[in-house]
Amino acid sequence: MNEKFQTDLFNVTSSFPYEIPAFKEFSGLSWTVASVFLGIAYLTHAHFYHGLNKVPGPFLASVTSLWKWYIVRQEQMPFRNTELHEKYGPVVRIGPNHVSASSAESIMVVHRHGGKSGFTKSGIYGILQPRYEGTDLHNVFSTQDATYHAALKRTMGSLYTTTAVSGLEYHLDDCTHLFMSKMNGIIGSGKSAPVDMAAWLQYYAFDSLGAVNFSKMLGFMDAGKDVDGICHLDHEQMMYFAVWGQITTVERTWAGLKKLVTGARKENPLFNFALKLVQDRQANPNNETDMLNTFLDLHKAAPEKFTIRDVIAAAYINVVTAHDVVAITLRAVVYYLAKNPEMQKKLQKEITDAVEQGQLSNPAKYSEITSMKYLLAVTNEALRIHPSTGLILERRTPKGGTMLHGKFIPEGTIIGVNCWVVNRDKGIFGQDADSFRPERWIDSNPADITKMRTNVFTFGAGARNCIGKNLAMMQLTKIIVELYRNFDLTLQYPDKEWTVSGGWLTRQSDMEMIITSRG
Ligand code: HEM
Repeated sequence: MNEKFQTDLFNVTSSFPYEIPAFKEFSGLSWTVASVFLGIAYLTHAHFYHGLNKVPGPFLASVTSLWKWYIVRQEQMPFRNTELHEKYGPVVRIGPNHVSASSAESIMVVHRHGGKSGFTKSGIYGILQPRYEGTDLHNVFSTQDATYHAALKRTMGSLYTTTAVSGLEYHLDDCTHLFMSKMNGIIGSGKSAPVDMAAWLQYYAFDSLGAVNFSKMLGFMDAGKDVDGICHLDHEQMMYFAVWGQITTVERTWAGLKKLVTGARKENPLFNFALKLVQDRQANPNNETDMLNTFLDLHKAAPEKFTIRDVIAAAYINVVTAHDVVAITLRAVVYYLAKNPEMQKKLQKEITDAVEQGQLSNPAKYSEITSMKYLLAVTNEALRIHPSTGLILERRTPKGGTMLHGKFIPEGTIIGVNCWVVNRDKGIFGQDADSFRPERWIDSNPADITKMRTNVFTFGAGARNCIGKNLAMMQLTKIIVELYRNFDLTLQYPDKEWTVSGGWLTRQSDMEMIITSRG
């Protein structure tokens, strides 16, 4: 090393940062010119020379992740993402290294066969990973490690089959019973009353997940309110996940700095909530039939294969991934049936006919309702038109990259399909894909129905699809039958549109309703 330079270098600490000799000559103007030059060089490289330069999309998105950070912060991503695909086609660049893909081919390449070809979940999922006893608590939902995920799914998969979840059905009957009596309580001695249905469906979803997982309703319906502000805290956490997940490097740096300065670790209220339920059970074991006991049984049978950390993680993820999405789907059902009263009547007729023919117990058994065509069509259509996630389900392209719609997507690109966009694809769901029309699931020709079933993306697809789908379908359809057997539901302000939040979750609000007893 040159002696003069060496001396200058060692002198740096005493005069840092303003008097580094090599930089002393730089005037303010020179710094400005250098910065502008570097800025232009970066923008040119990001937009024109990056491996994604052939993928169309907004200019700003191609040069900075702040574009999508801003859109998600405005809770507008599902809608903006749809417009972008209408403008640019099935593959759109939504970040310097991010691609939104939307088509049957995209589902197949990235998600259905993606696991086998080496696509893995991206870093965004790490934000939802809580810390437990000093380390990240990996779990089936958020892990980016395909081998660990496959092993977990082999161990846990049998707990989520239709047969396995049918053993939990009686918990749902208890919850439905409580929900109905609360609705009757709200109606009181009259025939009808206004009800905050958006909130009540969330209480039902939360309590029913508490019941199937922990044999314990969590007190939401009982109190008729958000117990300990959990729903609110969870909403904040999911928005944090959605917004800061758009700039994961900044999030990681910020969380790291915060920990360094304050010593505080990332708080996760829903995790603390689930952890306490698991610890209570460990302290007071019981023989209830619920998911937690089946997780504990798995642990007892093979403690190394399914550790106590896996038990805690599974219980946490069952609540965190599920309560909101169930509530969102139920809200979609009641909103669209209120907007389309003739469809509500059609569903009620199917229920009444089944009752008259002695085919429906009270409360209805799941085995009795799986053949109710219109009920299933309404549920599938609500799941299609209002999927509960509004961002792309992010995956990282494998070594060697991939071809999609004739475009090369380099390795390491973050790519995924957004349920909200693909579920409205006219090529898959027909020209009226933007309308709520349950009949499409019954009267379309069989080939089209198969195409719709294969590509409706609400539960994801492939190795990382929703493990809780069977439980979710039982939860949804059982309460829908009882709701419409007992009540008519109308919108208090029929001309008013609801508000949909477009973050990771597509939560709805502003849906004041009138509930009327049919008795
Ligand atoms: C309407 C109801 C539901 C919807 C729409 C839904 C949707 C989804 C979606 C889209 C994914 C994939 C996420 C991704 O790729 O990032 C997923 C995964 C998952 N869901 Fe659900 N879900 C529902 C209900 C449930 C229920 C009731 C449970 C369990 C109690 C559950 C547990 C899980 C788990 C554990 C995963 C991760 C699976 C894996 O990666 O192997 N979900 N869900």
